[in-house]
Amino acid sequence: MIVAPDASAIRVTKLVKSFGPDRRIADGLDLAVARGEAVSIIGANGAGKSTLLRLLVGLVPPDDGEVHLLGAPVTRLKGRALAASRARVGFVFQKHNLVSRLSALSNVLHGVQARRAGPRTWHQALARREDREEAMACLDAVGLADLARQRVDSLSGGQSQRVAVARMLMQRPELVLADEPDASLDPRAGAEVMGLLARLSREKGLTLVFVSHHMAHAVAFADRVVGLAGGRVALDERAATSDPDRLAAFFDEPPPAPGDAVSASLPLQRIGAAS
Ligand SMILES: Nc1ncnc2c1ncn2[C@@H]1O[C@H](COP(=O)(O)OP(=O)(O)OP(=O)(O)O)[C@@H](O)[C@H]1O
Repeated sequence: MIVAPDASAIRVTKLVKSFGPDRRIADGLDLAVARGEAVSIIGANGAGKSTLLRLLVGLVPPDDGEVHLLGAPVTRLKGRALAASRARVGFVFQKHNLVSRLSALSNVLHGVQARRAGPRTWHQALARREDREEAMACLDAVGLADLARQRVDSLSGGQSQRVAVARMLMQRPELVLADEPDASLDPRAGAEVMGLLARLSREKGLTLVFVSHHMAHAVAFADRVVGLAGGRVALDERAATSDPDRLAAFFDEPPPAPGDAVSASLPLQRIGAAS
């Protein structure tokens, strides 16, 4: 998929990353994500999905290649410039990383730190009124306004993950990276959280890139499904024409050799590795 530079939220070019000689995670990986697009990333365990998310925001340096994030050349940024670029990105992880003894509201107020540093600005009693109101609106957006003052250690897993989504919204990100936000939840709560993330991202015009092992989620909550194998994008298809059962077969497919052409005989629409 070719995306004009000004239209891309993410542009990864010939990315290379190894953890030691036997562990090549990215091997000339190219990927472009348009602004406002929702993309699911699938792949076998250890394929490098989480590492790709970390490479995107400069938490892991590549060995070679380039990453542009919202127009900024992440791989060439350092210090404050890198932090400023990262501040435009909201994260949701499998583990919600909330402060358990604090209320849902205080946890959401933490999100303001991504764009405005200051001592204890996040504490609900000390926070600015407009921040408290915004945090309440974020909690309302995830359906938890009624539980704002409840300690998060008294909430269910699904409710806690929704607080984490509200905290991410409080950052006012332009791009959302979610690493298996549905993994530690029961099927219903997992689907609810994914649905919420997808709906809110769409409503707010955010770009969403999420990793999931649930093929039904990868299809239902994305515009596009991208599969990683062999350190490259080995599958790239519209979610509307994807099928979860067919996608599951992707994990059993051997990684494509560089230069592989699209083959009609394959059960999945693989894309050529050397493009
Ligand atoms: N900092 C690191 N140092 C060394 N090896 C690492 C590091 N981070 C990740 N790896 C290795 O890189 C490989 C890819 O890991 P990664 O977590 O990105 O895969 P994944 O596709 O997200 O896997 P899963 O689906 O199991 O979460 C794994 O073999 C992992 O052990």
